[in-house]
Amino acid sequence: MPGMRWLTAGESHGEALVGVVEGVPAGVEVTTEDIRSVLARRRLGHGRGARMKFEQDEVRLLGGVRHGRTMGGPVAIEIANSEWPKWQTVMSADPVDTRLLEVDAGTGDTREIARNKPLTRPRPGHADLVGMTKYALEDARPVLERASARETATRVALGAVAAAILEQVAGVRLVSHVVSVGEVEVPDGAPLPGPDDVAALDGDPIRCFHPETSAAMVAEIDECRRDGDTLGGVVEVLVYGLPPGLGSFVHGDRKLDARLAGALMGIQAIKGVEVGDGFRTARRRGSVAHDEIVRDAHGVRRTTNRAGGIEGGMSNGEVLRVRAALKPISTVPRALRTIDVATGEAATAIHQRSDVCAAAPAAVIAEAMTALVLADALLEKTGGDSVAECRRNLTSYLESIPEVLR
Ligand SMILES: Cc1cc2nc3c(=O)[nH]c(=O)nc-3n(C[C@H](O)[C@H](O)[C@H](O)COP(=O)(O)O)c2cc1C
Ligand SMILES: C=C(O[C@@H]1CC(C(=O)O)=C[C@@H](OP(=O)(O)O)[C@H]1O)C(=O)O
Repeated sequence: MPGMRWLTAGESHGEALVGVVEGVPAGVEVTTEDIRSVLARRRLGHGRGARMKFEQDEVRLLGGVRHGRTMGGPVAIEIANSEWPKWQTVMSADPVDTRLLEVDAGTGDTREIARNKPLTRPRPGHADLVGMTKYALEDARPVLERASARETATRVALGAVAAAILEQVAGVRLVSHVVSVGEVEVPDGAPLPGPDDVAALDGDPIRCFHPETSAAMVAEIDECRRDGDTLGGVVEVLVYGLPPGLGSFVHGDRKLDARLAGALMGIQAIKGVEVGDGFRTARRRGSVAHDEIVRDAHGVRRTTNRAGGIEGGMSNGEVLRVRAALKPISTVPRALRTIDVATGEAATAIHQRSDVCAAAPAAVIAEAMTALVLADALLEKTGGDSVAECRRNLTSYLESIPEVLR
């Protein structure tokens, strides 16, 4: 079986989320602590809602790893939802006595009534209305529980396994950052961050390498929050050390850019993906749109990297550069117009605890999705049931490239 595949399950307020990644070679070093640290990065970001203040993302490696190394079988990861005790009756998998939902017998607390009330005023921009239509539901709860970006915690955990494969087989490293929030953008021509610069992001509230822009982004989010509004942004993922020839030109669904676009578009609220200079390239003439090929003391290289490291659906050995555009959060405090589907009357959309801007976590999620796609493509190229075998195959491929092409 070539490559890898992955799946997630679980709801935003269920007991836990579960992710499985299959096709992982034996011998990949990965620990619970590695996964914990990427999840901690995903929780950060100025503009996150109240949940991220207490969410612990408690991780358990349930299968596929022994003594810190993968064994060749599927890797299964569980992430517990910290609030589960509060949601236990509302989200119980088994039928419950609904009278229990009316009043908390111990405390007399009635909060569970609110939580269990059918949500009938769908939010424009969220999955609520069309999800209720499609799945024949009178309540938006089952829709939002799975549509929620809470699920991306699992993808980030699986992405940590993929990043370990990339680094341990091929020395590939990834960097993700926020390049705009609303209209506040990192200036054109700002140097691209490298993998060793990531430490500089520690403590940055936005995951932006440009301190002045980061401060302006924070101010923009604060102003937006005061206005009862929400914001989107653009995130970028850079990949260093990718060998040439991952992906293929032979068929649309084998193209690396197509696979990345699909994976990034699959993240909640992502509405655009750009590879390299993307949309800007469409405005240029060919003579200044492509990357000329030269051979010098460093070997064969491109003089520029407008293509963002992919030509003909294959990695070309340059730095891979992809961007994803995140729409503003659709739970807008200054509630938008909708209808109450219980009555058909005009109403304002449900408002509940929510993020104001999710650009910083979106960068971490985009990095994880990029890692999953690239690890899949790397394993396709290098085959191998163990890290050592993949490395041997990669070395043999790279050594077989004629001198004149290197
Ligand atoms: C990290 C992250 C956090 C998000 N947080 C929220 C949120 O708090 N409230 C909300 O309404 N949407 C949030 N979203 C976006 C919704 O999940 C998304 O808009 C919804 O599932 C509909 O899917 P679509 O936007 O892809 O069409 C978030 C998205 C991401 C990536
Ligand atoms: C829980 C996460 O993000 C959530 C994504 C989300 C949505 O609608 O997508 C809605 C909010 O959920 P809640 O109503 O429970 O606060 C966010 O907090 C997370 O990223 O871990």
